[in-house]
Amino acid sequence: MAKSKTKTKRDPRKKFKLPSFKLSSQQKLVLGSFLVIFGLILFIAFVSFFFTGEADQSSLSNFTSRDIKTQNWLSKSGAWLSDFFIQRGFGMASFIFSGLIFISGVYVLMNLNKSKLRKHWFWGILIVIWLSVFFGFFKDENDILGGTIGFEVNSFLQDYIGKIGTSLLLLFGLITYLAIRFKVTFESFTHLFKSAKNNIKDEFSGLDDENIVSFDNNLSDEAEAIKSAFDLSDDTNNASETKSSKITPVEFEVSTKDIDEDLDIEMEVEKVSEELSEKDNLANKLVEDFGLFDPTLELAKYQFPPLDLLKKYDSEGIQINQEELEENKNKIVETLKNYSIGIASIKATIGPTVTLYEIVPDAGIRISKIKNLEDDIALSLAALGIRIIAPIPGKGTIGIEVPNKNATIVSMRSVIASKKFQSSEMQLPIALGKTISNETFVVDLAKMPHLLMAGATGQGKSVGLNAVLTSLLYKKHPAEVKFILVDPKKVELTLFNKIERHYLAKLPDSEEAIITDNNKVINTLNSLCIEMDNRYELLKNAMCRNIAEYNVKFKARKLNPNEGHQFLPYIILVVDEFADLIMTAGKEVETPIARLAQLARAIGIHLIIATQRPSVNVITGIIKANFPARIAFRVTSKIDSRTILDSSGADQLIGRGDMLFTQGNDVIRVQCAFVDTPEVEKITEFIGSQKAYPDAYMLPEYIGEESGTSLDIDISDRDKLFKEAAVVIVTAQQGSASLLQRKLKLGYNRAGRLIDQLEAAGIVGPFEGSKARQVLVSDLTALDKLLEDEI
Ligand SMILES: Nc1ncnc2c1ncn2[C@@H]1O[C@H](COP(=O)(O)OP(=O)(O)OP(=O)(O)O)[C@@H](O)[C@H]1O
Repeated sequence: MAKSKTKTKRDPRKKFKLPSFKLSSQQKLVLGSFLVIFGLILFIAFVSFFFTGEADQSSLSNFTSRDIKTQNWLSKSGAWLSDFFIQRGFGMASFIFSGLIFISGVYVLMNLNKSKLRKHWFWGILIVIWLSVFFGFFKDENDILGGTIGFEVNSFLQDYIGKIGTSLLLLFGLITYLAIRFKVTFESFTHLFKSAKNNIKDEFSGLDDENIVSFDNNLSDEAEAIKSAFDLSDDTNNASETKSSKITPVEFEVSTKDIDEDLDIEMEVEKVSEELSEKDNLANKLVEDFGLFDPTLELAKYQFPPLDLLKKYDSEGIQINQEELEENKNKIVETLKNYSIGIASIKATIGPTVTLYEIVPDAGIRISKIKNLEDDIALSLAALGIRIIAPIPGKGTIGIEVPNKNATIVSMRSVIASKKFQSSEMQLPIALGKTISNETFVVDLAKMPHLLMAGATGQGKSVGLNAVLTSLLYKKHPAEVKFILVDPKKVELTLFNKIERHYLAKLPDSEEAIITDNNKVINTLNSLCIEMDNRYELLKNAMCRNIAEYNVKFKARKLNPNEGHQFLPYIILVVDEFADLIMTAGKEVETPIARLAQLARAIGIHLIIATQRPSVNVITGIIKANFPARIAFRVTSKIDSRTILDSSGADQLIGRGDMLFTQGNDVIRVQCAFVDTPEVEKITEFIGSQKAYPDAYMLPEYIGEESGTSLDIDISDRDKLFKEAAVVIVTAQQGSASLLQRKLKLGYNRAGRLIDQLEAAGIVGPFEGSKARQVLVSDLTALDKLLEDEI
């Protein structure tokens, strides 16, 4: 966590620092191999001791003399070491020491977890002591099994608690060890005993038939599995273990009884031929032959924009101004003191634009009292944009956010380059900026699932939108995401024109991919509704719950493209000035937006709408209800803040990308990442200069209301191609404008008009949303008759 903490008061007690024993890699290699070799030496010396120990006894007293020879395989040192460890030490148990030293070497060499090693040593030493005492118990004189220590401890114990006491103490030691180390319980003992009894019973049940014997073996395998499952539960849960061990024997008895009964009946087992469902098989074969479907293959050489296209700022990185911090702290403490509010502690967290002072008031102070002092604190600090969060959710402190005198720019580059963004596995990750604790703030648009952005003019909305779009361009391939950009201001998003054939989606008849005309917005929104219905149909047929599942299935070649299935990219609709749209088109826009917002989340259509005017007639209840994720830039009044966030706070922001983000409950203050127009231009140029799809992503055609559902079309006003169009439609028995466009080579508008005229003439039925219109005339003869009757 990139948190920079500064204590305003220094702790007078200087902490004593332990010298650190960090070894370099070379030192580790030396120490590790020393320990491994030493462990081996001990082991060899100990083994040799059993053969040569007696012979070497006499030579040990003259250990230093070179003339005296020893027989130990490791000569004098081997004889001495084994005498020291085995004879005078712990006896046989000393082998454990050689093992412990050996594995210590391995741990050092491989840099393994040291706490595990400590555990090995702890238990190892205990076992050494126990074994030594245990062996010593059976010997009346000092013997190499228990060593001197085993013998001495034994005689000490036996003097005080006698032989019986010592043996019971040894048993207690063993039980304690098993209970703690292997989590053995009393029930597992009894259970083990019972299942052993059952196994013996099975063995004596005398099964002759070979087949049945193997059948029974399978069963005992099964029983073994059940047994081990119970053993496992013994380890973890004491409560459940009592239950399970009680049930087990009953289950075993029932199953063996069943088999006993079945033994007399001859059973012929018919071999069942395995049947694979054809679809599965085919899909697997397809994947085997062609691999998983790769949607990015068409633009396989596509290069994601490099980080260098984004600007680096000199003033990046938080600079701590100790004086400013001290000054602000003193002012806060003084102001609160003036209102007789004492402070127990205060802590500062410095963010890019604001510093958060977290205070813990003295016991008994009312929180509302501090909250009411917002204006007084602002006055004493002579600063705008002071926000009091009382209490900070989940922390039990009160936060006072004070703007820094010199705000630091959060560059788009720094957030895009952050590990958090780069390694994010989100479906639609967006790096919005940095939080007050200077952490990169990344959110998933797919989870939001729609985003509402509001703020007064000039506070950073357009930059925010660009940050969202840039994030997605850096992370998503053109095959995976498509944007529909609505820009009534006509200037903000024009730069994205360059990536039309990579990333944009548009209506079939429109020339410009970026929509600036409000009438076209209505058509686009309705077309998006049709796309939504179509996608739901596809998902239903594929039996998938959401787009992610659907795409996984499609990639695994389990969906047939001939049945209309295709890889579905996410579609993101961005509206830059929503207020303008609502003012001019009202309900016509609000209805499809609300419909999309309610239903589109599962099928990968997400909306981002931004507005300058966060009044209730723009952000209506129905829109608010469907946009739980909201961003508020600075607004001018508390009411506006409430309209956006359902709470005040946005009116106390300081502008220039300072924003509040909420996704339902918590409100998080974030400094929006700054991406300038030249940077966006460079990115779009970089993408635009690469190989693209032949056209933008085509949305389904939508015939608008204005193209007339009124049926009083004058016969004399009919298009010259009316008759040909009627013939095409009746022959194909399909009432769609796109069919006319293709067959008669018409523009979209003319084809739309012709369809209206055909409807008026009773040849096709009314508009039915995503479906083609019904053709009401069955054949050409009927059509001729109908047209003759008209004249
Ligand atoms: N995140 C940011 N960091 C630093 N400065 C910013 C940031 N966002 C915006 N600004 C500054 O504020 C100015 C206005 O931002 P922007 O154009 O995004 O405002 P806006 O809300 O879209 O305004 P309008 O609604 O009038 O289009 C920018 O030119 C820039 O100087």
